[in-house]
Amino acid sequence: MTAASSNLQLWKEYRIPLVCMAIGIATLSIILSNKNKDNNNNNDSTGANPKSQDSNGKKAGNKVDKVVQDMEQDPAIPELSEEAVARVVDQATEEQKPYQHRGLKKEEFRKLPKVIRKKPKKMQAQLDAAAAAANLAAIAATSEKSGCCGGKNKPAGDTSTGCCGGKHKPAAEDSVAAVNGCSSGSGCACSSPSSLTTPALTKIDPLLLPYLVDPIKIFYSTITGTAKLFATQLADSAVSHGLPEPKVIDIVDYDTEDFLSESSLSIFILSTYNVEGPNDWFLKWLEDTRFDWRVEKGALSKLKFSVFGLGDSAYTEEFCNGPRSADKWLGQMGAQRVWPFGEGDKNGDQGGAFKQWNDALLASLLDPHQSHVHDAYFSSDEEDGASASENDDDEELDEDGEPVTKTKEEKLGLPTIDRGDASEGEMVDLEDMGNIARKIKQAKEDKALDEEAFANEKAGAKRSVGETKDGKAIKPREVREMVSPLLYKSLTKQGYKIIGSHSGVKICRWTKAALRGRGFCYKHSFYGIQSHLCMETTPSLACANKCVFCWRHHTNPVGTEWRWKVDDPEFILEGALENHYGMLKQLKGVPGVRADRFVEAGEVKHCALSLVGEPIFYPHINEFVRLLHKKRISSFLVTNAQFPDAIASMDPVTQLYVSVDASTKESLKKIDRPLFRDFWERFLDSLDALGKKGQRTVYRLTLVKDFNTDEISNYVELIRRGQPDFIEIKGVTYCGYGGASGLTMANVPYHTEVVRFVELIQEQLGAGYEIAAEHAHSCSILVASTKFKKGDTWYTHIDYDKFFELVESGEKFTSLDYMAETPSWAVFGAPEGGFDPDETRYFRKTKEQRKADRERREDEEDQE
Ligand SMILES: Cc1cc2nc3c(=O)[nH]c(=O)nc-3n(C[C@H](O)[C@H](O)[C@H](O)COP(=O)(O)O)c2cc1C
Ligand code: SF4
Repeated sequence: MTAASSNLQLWKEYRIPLVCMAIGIATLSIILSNKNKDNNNNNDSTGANPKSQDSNGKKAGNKVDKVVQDMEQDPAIPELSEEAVARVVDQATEEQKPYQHRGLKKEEFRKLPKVIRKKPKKMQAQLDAAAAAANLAAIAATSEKSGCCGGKNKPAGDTSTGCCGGKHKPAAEDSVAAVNGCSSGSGCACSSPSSLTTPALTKIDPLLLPYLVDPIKIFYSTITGTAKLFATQLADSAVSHGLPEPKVIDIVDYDTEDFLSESSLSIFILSTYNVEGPNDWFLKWLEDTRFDWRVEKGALSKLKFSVFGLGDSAYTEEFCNGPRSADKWLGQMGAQRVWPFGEGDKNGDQGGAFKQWNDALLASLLDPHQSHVHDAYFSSDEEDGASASENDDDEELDEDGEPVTKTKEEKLGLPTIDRGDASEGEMVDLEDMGNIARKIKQAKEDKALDEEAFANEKAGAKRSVGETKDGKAIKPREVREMVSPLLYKSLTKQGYKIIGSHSGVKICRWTKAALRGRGFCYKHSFYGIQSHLCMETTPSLACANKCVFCWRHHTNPVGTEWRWKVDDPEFILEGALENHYGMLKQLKGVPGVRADRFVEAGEVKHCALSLVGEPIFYPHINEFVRLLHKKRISSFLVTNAQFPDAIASMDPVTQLYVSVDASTKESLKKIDRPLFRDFWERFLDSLDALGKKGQRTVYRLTLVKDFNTDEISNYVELIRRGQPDFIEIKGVTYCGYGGASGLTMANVPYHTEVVRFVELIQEQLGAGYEIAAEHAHSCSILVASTKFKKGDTWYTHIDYDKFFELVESGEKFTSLDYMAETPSWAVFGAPEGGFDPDETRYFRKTKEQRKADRERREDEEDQE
């Protein structure tokens, strides 16, 4: 054990309030200074610090005496000058604001756990004392390292330990002298007061403060010893990361009631037993307390925790069930999860899984950019006991299955007013009224200009651009930012993170589901994408359509040409990744998040350019996609088929989509409500452009019952025209439309209706296309060109590494060059319905479905 850690250990054992500590240190200063005087006749120090004399010994308790005695007897503790001691005492007693005192910036201070922030007085005393102790240790360590002579003069000429024997070094040797522990040119480091600047007072890493005050506790439960071994390994690695030594405790030795007042970070390493075992008492207590109505909600809110379960997957359903319940109940009682639940399988690499979890946990604790506890995910129990984040069945989902924020009007089934940038259904502040008026005026001007541009285009060279029909000059427009403050407010309220002036990123529901092991989106079944590795973003929040099923409530800006400021592609990508990772970090404490998935999610592998708006609208879309590929992030770009030239000039993307929302001019107008007057021509040209691309192309059909489900033969014609590799067909998702769109639940087709529609399309298409895969969970079906079928095996998945190789080669390539085999569970008709059997199926029901189920049950009961 080093001198530093032995001192720290002493401190931990004898920590006492500030007053005692100050007195104790004062006592120590006098004893040590006397000792210095005895030992060093040449000592030129100038007497004891009055502050330390003040408190000399009178109030020192037994514990302090014991510390002093121990320190005197410990040969590892160096002798300290009075000034060093005085400085420690000064530091410990100085009056400062809490956060300044701890060497923290205000924002860092705010990130500290509440226990530190809430009790500044008590904590300050303890922290000051901790700082003093750490200083002693630091000074000891520095002295030891520098080979100093401990206040005794060396015989002249003895430089073996690097000490100068009290004599000044020659100037030329100053730098060497300093390195060797001698003050530069001023004599021996230990005998000169000025030399005390060398062992500067240690600033304790603020992240370690909570653990200095309240060391980590590691609870384990074991029969055959593995959990205990892991607990010790964790304790050792915590120490090696500079944390104070955690307490390792057998769970059977701990009084469970004490958890109610426990405030330390408690790590649980628990083994699973389906027989009587060491966990029983703890789990029973947790369960009883959790469901005891007399126990207040949030009873464990002081506790910070993380659980690692040991089990054996041979026990199938019962694999790690005890530890998992512990994790759930702790969270439900308000304890703050600092790192997701981890598990190690005896049947697999249990040690490896533990090491990974252990390292990630420590890295997270020591990450200065993270608050250890995420207030947003304190498990606030709902009435039924599930935490808020666990109880989200009521959410309505967007087209990607993402929860949708409904406006007040929509919730009440009232029509909404399209106020442009203003968030619909919201009360408008009087102050904002001026903005809205300006916005309306601006929109009118923009519309006039759009019409003008269209007229110009039609008129060809007859009129010059910048001139009206009457030959008047058009006032040049000021270049504006796409996202106005009002729009920003609206989008951020819906969970978007806005990057720069026209891009956005959001975490989709499937990413959250994947982190919790509850399945992936349809792209996993069809193309092998794991949702927790996927980032959903758009470099253009603006679009040229106002689709009826657009779940963004038409708050996004619209336009037929780019007329906003343009942000740099590097800036957008870095911003998107940073915000994506930031949002992921917020999910760390969500109940059920799997540690392995959480770690994997730290590296985005896929990018869905489909969030909102029209990504291909962004003038530097090609550069953006190239940047993605350089980072080996695949690109799935969805366009709404209004910019055929942009499609034609698009560099290879991993998969290029066109939304085919309708198959006739009339219904496209009704559904997409396009801004372009020549929208139909643009749409057809887009399909033609798509047909000429070499890489994977997809039509995305969204079926809206009574709007576009009857147009089978027209769809077939469009498919023949663009010859896409794949056709994704899904039923529209109910998003509480109402208002402008007039859509209701009656417009949402059932899965069977979608299947029937697809079968009809396939029949009419004849040879060349077949139904390949499905994801029944999200009512999605994939029709694929038979080019992707070899014998009876489908190859709709993607070999991503191969794709990047092809892009890097710069050679021409086609969609057939990077295909991969579709797993059997994803193939259409498989009993799994496209749900990965390794995931846990979680049935999410809308209120309507639940009501329908209830009514059906009641009917059945009536019939009985
Ligand atoms: C009698 C017995 C019962 C077990 N029951 C389960 C179980 O229900 N679920 C499970 O996942 N693992 C079960 N296991 C596996 C243990 O949890 C696993 O081997 C663990 O690594 C043991 O940890 P330990 O060495 O700390 O006791 C059982 C093991 C034994 C010996
Ligand atoms: S593709 Fe990506 S963004 Fe879209 S639903 Fe799947 S995981 Fe979410």
